[in-house]
Amino acid sequence: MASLEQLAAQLYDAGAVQLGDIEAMKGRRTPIYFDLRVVVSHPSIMMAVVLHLQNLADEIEHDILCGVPYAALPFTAIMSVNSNTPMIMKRKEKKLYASKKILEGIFQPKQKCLVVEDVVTSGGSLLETVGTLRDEGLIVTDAVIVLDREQGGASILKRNGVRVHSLLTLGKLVKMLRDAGRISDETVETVFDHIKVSQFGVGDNLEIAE
Ligand SMILES: O=C(O)c1cc(=O)[nH]c(=O)n1[C@@H]1O[C@H](COP(=O)(O)O)[C@@H](O)[C@H]1O
Repeated sequence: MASLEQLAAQLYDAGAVQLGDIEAMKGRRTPIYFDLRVVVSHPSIMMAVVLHLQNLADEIEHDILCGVPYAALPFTAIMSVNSNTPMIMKRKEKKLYASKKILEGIFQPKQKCLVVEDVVTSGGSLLETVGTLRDEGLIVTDAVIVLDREQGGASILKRNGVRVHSLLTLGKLVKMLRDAGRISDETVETVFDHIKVSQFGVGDNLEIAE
């Protein structure tokens, strides 16, 4: 299996790391954007990401998997098949006809559901999925993710009862890319400055209603 350092360089070479003044979700600006959607075009990188996520998942007790739509869905599907663990899928919007479901797949209340996500910035996307899963009676205490951008999302999730287990943090990723000769010291510094000044926390209203 590729080491995390090798995987970081492979992701960079596949175009998963964009540098510049980039618009992220909700109009946020960032000097670095990690786009895991490109991985569907690189099966060997896909498999490496999945094997690393699976290593994290193996340490966490769970009955069922759920990926946050859409980027995490291919990873979750492969983890499900590899580990023979059923998965469910959350729809972005509730189906308005036939079953009218928000979750696709079979599950039972009180089953332990492990959430899979690509990137956590504020934690908002992951929290939304956790809220839906809990509303449907599932128990959610942990999430495995590829990248924690270290902007406060993991603490917000912890406050909402979700432990985040990440393959990479943004700080580690940029250092690995610098050591692999992909990015400059200056870019590493810019990213660290960005992390410092772009924190989410109390006041950002990222809580699940009781
Ligand atoms: O918009 C982002 O902050 C973001 C940054 C990044 O480097 N990569 C990335 O994929 N994102 C998107 O932001 C989401 C996570 O942001 P939060 O919901 O704030 O945690 C991810 O699911 C992506 O849609």
